Amino acid sequence: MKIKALFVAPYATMKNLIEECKQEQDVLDVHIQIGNLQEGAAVAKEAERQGFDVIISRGGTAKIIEEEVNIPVVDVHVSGYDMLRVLTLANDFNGKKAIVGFSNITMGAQAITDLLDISMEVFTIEEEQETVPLVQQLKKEGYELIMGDVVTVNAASNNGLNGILIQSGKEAILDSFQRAVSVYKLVEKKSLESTLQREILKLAQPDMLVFTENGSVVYENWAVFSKRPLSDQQLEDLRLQQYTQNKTYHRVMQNGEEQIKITINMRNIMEINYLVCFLESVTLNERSSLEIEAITQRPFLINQSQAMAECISLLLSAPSGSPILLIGEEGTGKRLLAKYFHYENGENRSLLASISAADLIELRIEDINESISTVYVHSLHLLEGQHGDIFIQALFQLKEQGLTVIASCSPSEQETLRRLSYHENVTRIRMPALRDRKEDLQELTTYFMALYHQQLGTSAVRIKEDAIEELQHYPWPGNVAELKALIKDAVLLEKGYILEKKRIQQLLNSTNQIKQGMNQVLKGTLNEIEEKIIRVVLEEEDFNQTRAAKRLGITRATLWRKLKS
Ligand SMILES: Nc1ncnc2c1ncn2[C@@H]1O[C@H](COP(=O)(O)OP(=O)(O)OP(=O)(O)O)[C@@H](O)[C@H]1O
Repeated sequence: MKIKALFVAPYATMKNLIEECKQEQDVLDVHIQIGNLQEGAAVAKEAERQGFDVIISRGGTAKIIEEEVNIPVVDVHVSGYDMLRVLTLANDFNGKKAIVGFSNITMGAQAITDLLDISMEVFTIEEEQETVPLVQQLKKEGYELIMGDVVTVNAASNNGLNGILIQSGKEAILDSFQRAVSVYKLVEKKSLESTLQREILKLAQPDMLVFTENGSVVYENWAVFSKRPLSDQQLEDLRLQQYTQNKTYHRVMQNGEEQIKITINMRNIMEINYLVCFLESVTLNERSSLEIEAITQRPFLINQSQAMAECISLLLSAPSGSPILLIGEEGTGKRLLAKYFHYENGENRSLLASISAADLIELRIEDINESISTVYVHSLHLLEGQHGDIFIQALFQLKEQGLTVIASCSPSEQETLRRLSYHENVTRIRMPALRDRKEDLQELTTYFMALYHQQLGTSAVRIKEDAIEELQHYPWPGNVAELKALIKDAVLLEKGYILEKKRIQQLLNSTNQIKQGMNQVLKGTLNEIEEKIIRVVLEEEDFNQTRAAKRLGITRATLWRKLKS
């Protein structure tokens, strides 16, 4: 099939020559229309609508067309032959003569007049509007003959001067045909490539989104997701993070109940930075407690006390080849320390996965994909005794995969912990209880007050000295987690700016009452206590077994078994 080309001739006499050249080739199906500047552009736009492949035109007209259409435009060059022809014509004319035009005409003209020692001035214009004033000026200076493009020649004749149009010869037109063919082939190749890429994308069905650094979405494709699963705010949060080219970043965002993993690459294309994001739902096996998160900022960890500072320095110098075991009472900050380590370990581009020990032994290794670099294992106390060996094996298997493995447990834990405690390839770090590092208490308290002031808009911003003393005297069996919860309750109740001793006493008293209530719950055999706890959690979770199992750190099957027995 021939390439459909429209030749927009800026002057009528060009038509015959184009017709002649047309016969000398058989690749292009050339149509011809006459039209100068805007008129030519209108003709070209219509041709684009009709499905023409390429436009050929000359000088200013070609330039305007190029701005108006989205198909290739070829400019007919003014050749040396064209110049020689017009200069030969003008040579016998005795009056003052000048060549006026854009640089595409005047550059060659100057070279020829210099070489052949022809006395003729050459004037270059940059804008079409400069033509008329220049021609009028030249008239005043006594010029009689002006050579140039259609616009120049029209301006000359309107001002009573002679004008000679620099016409394109056969060789220039044939050359433009050749260029039209090559430019069309190139464009065809490129468009084939992009069609292919689009088709491959359709086949691969990625859920993806591309947006520029300033936030405008330039491409999105949804296959598994029915529509964009991120809110404008989430997109903005993604945009505001720091990215470096050629590095892959993993982030996690929440879409209702669903967790979405986002893999981000920054690409610089034609000086613009694009963020290419692939999205994946990570609602894994419903029963698994695996949760993933990105730690993009260093977690705030208070470590005034020597005991806590030692813990951190031990952790940061832990040999990289072995799993880490954080031993500490509940709420001492084991999970927070794991996040801190993940971040400090330079892994802020990848994800941290948390999983209960019971689920770890059932985990398929594919669920730990390349975006995860740290695995935090908790709830060792819920691991059934006979699974101890498999658990330790699973822990080392993760380590062999090159992951950072951090397990956490309380000092009172049984068999598995005992075995891990003596394992020679495990780095053990003992987290101090809050009652053993009271130096941190004041700072923790003010930090939590500031946190809730910011998060919940609570008004208390200072705590009285004697109120702090009250806190110092309490033994904190629930450690930092308990302190955090107490401060939250206190600032929610307090309408003034200061937390007084009275408020703290009131809350500590009610904590003691709850404990007495708990003692009631704890009466009976182990099975009876377990049953009471399961009932309470089930009620709190509206009898949703999946959520209850997750909270209890057991599988749904185990929960079901326990309810039946
Ligand atoms: N040193 C600390 N500085 C600031 N916040 C802390 C610190 N330690 C703990 N916290 C906060 O206290 C809460 C409890 O900490 P975390 O969940 O890390 O404890 P944990 O030992 O993992 O608890 P559990 O054993 O019950 O799972 C969290 O909200 C955590 O951010």
